[in-house]
Amino acid sequence: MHKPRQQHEQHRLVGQVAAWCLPGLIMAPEPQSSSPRPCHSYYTVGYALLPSKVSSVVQPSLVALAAEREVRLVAVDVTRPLAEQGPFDLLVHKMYGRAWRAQLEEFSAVHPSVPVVDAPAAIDRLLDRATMLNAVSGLSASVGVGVPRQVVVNGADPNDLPVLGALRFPLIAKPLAVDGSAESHEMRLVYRRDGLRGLRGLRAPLVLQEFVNHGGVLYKIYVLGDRATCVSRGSLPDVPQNRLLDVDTEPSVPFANISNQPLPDAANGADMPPAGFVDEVARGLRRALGLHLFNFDMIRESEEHGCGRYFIIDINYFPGYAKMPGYESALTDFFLEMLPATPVHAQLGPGSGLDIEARKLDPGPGIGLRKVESDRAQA
Ligand SMILES: Nc1ncnc2c1ncn2[C@@H]1O[C@H](COP(=O)(O)OP(=O)(O)OP(=O)(O)O)[C@@H](O)[C@H]1O
Ligand SMILES: O=P(O)(O)O[C@H]1[C@H](OP(=O)(O)O)[C@@H](OP(=O)(O)O)[C@@H](O)[C@@H](O)[C@@H]1OP(=O)(O)O
Repeated sequence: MHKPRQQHEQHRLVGQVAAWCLPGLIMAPEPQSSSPRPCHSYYTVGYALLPSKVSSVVQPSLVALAAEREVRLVAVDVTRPLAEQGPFDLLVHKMYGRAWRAQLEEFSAVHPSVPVVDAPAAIDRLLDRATMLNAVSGLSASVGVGVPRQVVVNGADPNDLPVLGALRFPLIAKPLAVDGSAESHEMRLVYRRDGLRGLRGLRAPLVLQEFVNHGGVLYKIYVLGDRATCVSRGSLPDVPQNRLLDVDTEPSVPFANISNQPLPDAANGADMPPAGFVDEVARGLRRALGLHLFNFDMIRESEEHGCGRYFIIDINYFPGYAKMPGYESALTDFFLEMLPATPVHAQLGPGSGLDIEARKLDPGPGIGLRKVESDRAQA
């Protein structure tokens, strides 16, 4: 129902951004630079994002800062063939579905020198809660971080009980698939076995994951290439042992989208994880996943219930970077690091910036999707 309006808004944004470089058109939003640079020195970063992500991340402050540093951000029109748009010096994306993947493959075949961040196959691993945490297992021995025990179940009824194996209550039931839908964030905290009956309302298949008491504090680490920024957030409170035995209380309770809660007052003095540790985990995950743009949620087991181990419970592709302090300069730095030495249109000579046909002749070195995939394989 809302789609036509959203598409209209997206097209309007394309128009606004592109307008900066066209003489005689109103320039909006106004870049903050005191010395406007000539149009030909701009790099173009194409972004393919859902409208909600565009409005949260592609804010005027980001657009203006990037423009000051000669990077213009242009929305990809996903309803039109990608190969007919541009020219782009770099593409970033968070879109779901096969049609989009096919578009990217076709684009990279024609423009192998344009980096695409990130490779779809690498992103796919984060769209399944069973595979998303596999990368952590490779880290745990050296870095000292683990994942809670979990199993995948196809339905949630008492017949599934054998698959629970050695899992200990409380458990969190999470939909296996992460596809950007509201349902993929609907969860249930299950205190005891009879609570499993209440899971039929969730979208199967599910992951049943051990709940780890962690003092109600969650660390969200935003990764942008080689940079990692850790922030703390409120989380689910600890579950006391007597709650698990109290048959007069609900056997399970639903919750959703709680990872953006402010920190509870009691947790305000909570220690942040050491910066060196955060960097090491982020670097290890970035290599293991072959991704540049993601965040991960980490908790620290409460000492009264365990021995203070760190656990990673969730990894998200292209998160809401605007919630990270200083995201505008971090994102712009990242774009500049990923961009090739010369803008594509400058490689083709003056006046060729909008000439799509000419650009198809661009013989640049192969660092598109294949480069990102091969970085991943080497990592
Ligand atoms: N194993 C766990 N132990 C303790 N708390 C957990 C565990 N798993 C999840 N939580 C709590 O539930 C919240 C939501 O879980 P999770 O991050 O897996 O869901 P999500 O919908 O993918 O979140 P996001 O909105 O960050 O994408 C977490 O932020 C945390 O507060
Ligand atoms: O909504 P925001 O922009 O804040 O970003 C959230 C993002 O939503 P969107 O990509 O659909 O917009 C979520 O993605 P899906 O799992 O639903 O695909 C997931 O990555 C959250 O962890 C992000 O919140 P953050 O972790 O940064 O707090």
